[in-house]
Amino acid sequence: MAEIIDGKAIAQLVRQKLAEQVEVLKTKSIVPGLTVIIVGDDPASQIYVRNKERAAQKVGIAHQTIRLAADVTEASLLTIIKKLNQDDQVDAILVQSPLPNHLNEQLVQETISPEKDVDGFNPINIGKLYANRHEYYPVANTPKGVMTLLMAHHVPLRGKLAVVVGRSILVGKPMLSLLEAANASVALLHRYTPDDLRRSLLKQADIVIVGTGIPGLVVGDDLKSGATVIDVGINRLSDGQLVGDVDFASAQAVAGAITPVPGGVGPMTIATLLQTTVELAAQHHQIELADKWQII
Ligand SMILES: Nc1nc2c(c(=O)[nH]1)N[C@@H](CN(C=O)c1ccc(C(=O)N[C@@H](CCC(=O)O)C(=O)O)cc1)CN2
Repeated sequence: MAEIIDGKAIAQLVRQKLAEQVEVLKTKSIVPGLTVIIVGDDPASQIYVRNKERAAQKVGIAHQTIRLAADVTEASLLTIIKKLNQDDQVDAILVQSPLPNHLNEQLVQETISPEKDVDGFNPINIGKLYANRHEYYPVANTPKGVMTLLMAHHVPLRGKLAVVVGRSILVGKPMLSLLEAANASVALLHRYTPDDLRRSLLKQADIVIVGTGIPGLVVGDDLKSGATVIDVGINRLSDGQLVGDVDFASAQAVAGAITPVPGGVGPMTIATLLQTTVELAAQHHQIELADKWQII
């Protein structure tokens, strides 16, 4: 039976460490500042944004949420972002995704200053990650949080085969770069990967990371015995149940370690957002934080 990778517990450790780092910054009169913009009233996004507010408050980050109507114009949104780019109290800017269809998400992402781009979605930061640049820059928080989970569980990566299912900018693409930078061999699968190739790669994978939004896409029979399985999916079923992209019961019987949903990657996304906010604040004030990348 697989060991459970407890994202809630590891997120708690990350937040404790951050609270200490924020205390140190405050002795230098630096208070990390995070601004979250939410457009419209998507119920799940409202919950995530409220959870971000609470979590930021607990570790001592100065937090503000800007709530905009669903029909806000693109020009107004971009003007707000440009003002925040100029505001010295704001170290980190996040625009909650998804946005209403009339707003160009790519334009929004590239308008956020790369130095305040706490999501790591600005093309400059994506490029730095892809190029594996040896300098500090923000990286998407879900895959960055997955790396913390893997490190916390001492999962070996060098020379191992990692299979990432899903190629989103939020998860799959940055995950590929982070795993490759950690010297894993990485295969990125998507909807056009032929079934037999998908099965063959999954069966050989030492690490499997799934983020597709398709409940139960990966089952125990797909996996190599002892594999580490990270489920990034969050799917609400019609009966209200929250499940991932991996069929937990069958996968748990084969895997060596596995994240649950809920309580796996989700809590790490928010803890890592706070981590990146603190890192950006330190970067803006040219202060070296201890344990910058390897926070645990
Ligand atoms: N600009 C961004 N937008 C979105 C991101 C992001 O990283 N940046 N990620 C997701 C939503 N998200 C944070 O924004 C997020 C999703 C889920 C969780 C979480 O803790 N999930 C819990 C379950 C919660 C529930 O009951 O619904 C879990 O998995 O245990 C945190 C953050 C999309 N948008």
